[in-house]
Amino acid sequence: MTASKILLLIIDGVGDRPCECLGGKTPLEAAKIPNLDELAATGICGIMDPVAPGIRAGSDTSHLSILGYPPQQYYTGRGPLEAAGCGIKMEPGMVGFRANYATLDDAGNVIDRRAGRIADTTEISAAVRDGVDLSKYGVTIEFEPGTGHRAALALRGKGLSADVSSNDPKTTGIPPKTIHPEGADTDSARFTAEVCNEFCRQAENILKNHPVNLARKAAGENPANTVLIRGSGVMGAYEPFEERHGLSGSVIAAAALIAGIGSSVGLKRVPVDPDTPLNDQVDLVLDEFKTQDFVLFNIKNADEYGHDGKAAEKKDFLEKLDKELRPFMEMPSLMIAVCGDHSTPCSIKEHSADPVPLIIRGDGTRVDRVTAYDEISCAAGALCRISGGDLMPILLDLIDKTHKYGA
Ligand SMILES: O=C(O)[C@H](O)COP(=O)(O)O
Ligand SMILES: [Mg+2]
Repeated sequence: MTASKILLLIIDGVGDRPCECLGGKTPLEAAKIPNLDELAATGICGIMDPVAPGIRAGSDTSHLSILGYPPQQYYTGRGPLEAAGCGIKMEPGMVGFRANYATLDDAGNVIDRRAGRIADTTEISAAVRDGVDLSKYGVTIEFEPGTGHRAALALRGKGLSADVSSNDPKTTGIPPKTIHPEGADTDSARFTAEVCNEFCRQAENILKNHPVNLARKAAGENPANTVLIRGSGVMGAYEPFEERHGLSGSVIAAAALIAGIGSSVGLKRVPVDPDTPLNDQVDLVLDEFKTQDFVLFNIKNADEYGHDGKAAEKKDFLEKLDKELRPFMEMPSLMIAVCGDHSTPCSIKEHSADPVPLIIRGDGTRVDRVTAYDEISCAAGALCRISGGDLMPILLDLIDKTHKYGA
């Protein structure tokens, strides 16, 4: 029998490097993950460079690559994808940005790029959206909260350009940067940079004494008193997933960026948020398979623990996730691919180019000798080392959806 449906389970940031606090093991190596190990033992394993060897992929470029849209050809910036994921309709001419709520100290230095991983920014996002006035530039904004400290900004108006830099210093202890033209020093880039700087200035004023932030300070939490924006871009043009691969599909992802990528390539978006229990998310995936051929299921938490340098928590989360995977393993006709979109080693708190471990398991796949799901075990698997762009063709072949090359 051949499987007819594909589950692409992306454990965001799953790959890691040896962690001191785990006795030199990676979180995956240290974790007790019997279900993932069983998938490895009954499937074919390998390692994958999400984009290419040595490339530190972002979640945006890696997901595009894995879904079969080479980022070198399709990527127009993170902003429009994040905006789409936050529910903003990116029309032609609009420029989108990923935004972070962050914390400034009294001297104006960024002390926390994630404002204490603030959980709910609905109220302060409404205050920014309603309070910022860019009418003197003929520009209006859309500004929507994402999950946690994340939000998205989109500018609408004449003469805007995506050729602008970011104010995110990407580190702490220094002030936000001034946004300037980047890529092309045109009138529209200069104009857009000025608009962006004004947006950030006004947003900061609105946030400074906002009751939500006063309450956070009183509770000893980092206030969300500034907005950092990055990833400027206009929405790209994506051939619909179903036309490209011949599969109907859905995306289930609590991270707005991933939901935005999925919906931008034409996958049906099933809303979930970080508080949706994992077993409910699994049920939603199973429901989708009643009508869809393909589900992209992204689980974000491991990546956040990587960014925060919390190796023990990353390991614990992997164990928690593992417990929920049984229903997929028992579903007939399902081709399961498990991988990460990139590695987020706890030791560097950032993405690295280390390849991610990959399992493909379903009826008819070859079975290699790997019996554990981790970075090193999978490297000995029969899939060897592939690129993200190879994954969809391999999966389509395994469910008999490819055509012979040649006569
Ligand atoms: O979690 C995310 O959205 C990104 O992968 C990391 O972004 P941050 O460093 O701005 O939190
Ligand atoms: Mg990621």
